[in-house]
Amino acid sequence: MQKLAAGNWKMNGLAASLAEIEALATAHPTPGCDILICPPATLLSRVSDAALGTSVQTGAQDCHPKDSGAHTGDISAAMVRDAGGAFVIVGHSERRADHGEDDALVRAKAEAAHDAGLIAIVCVGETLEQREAGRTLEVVGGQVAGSLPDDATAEDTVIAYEPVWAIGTGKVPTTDEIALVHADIRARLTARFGADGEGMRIIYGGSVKASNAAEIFAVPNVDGALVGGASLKAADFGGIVDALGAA
Ligand SMILES: O=C(CO)COP(=O)(O)O
Repeated sequence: MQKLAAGNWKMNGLAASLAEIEALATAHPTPGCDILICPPATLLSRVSDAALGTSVQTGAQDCHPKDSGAHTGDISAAMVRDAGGAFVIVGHSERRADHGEDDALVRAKAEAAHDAGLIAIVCVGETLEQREAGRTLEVVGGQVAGSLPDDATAEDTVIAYEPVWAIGTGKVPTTDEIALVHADIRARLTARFGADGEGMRIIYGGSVKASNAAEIFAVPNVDGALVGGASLKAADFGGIVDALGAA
């Protein structure tokens, strides 16, 4: 399976950040591994232009479920595609928490992404409170069930498991804990989607850095990473890409 090293710049990045794309593309042409940068929407077009003809692909951090219309401040999947994006992240925990997005909305966004020809990266993950209550698999399983369209395929859908408590905290689950959740997601995907479920990439996110990447990528059913803070600088993200290429 083609691995995926995805960078989510979140609300970071100005025109000066374009230099990071050039540095990433020249230093890390890694076959067997897709490299993705999801900049803020303001930069998507320029980042896509800078990445054209390189090993770096681009995507957005969110999209609206509708194609167009009176939705001030939102962008549609068609607009993402038009700006050069090939992927869109949907259901990130920061959007679920800050914008009250539920599984049904996330699923509608994933459907819109597919309709526009984009690959949807559907994010799931438990809070610390849910983990401590022993509810991790139930919560994540429920999000997987509710957030994925019925016709999702291995080609058009990626699952990102991002424990909320590991995001931006420097805290990472043990490799056994990651293995357990990824295996459970895999079992659910295979039960629902058959061969497509076996082929869907499941990537891990939450405080991934060059220094812990190799250990995480050695975990079964970890097919890449969704990286926040460590994706902002090509020097840091390049180390993660290299670790994935070597895994
Ligand atoms: O939320 C994340 C990526 O979407 C993870 O963020 P960090 O890598 O900064 O923990």
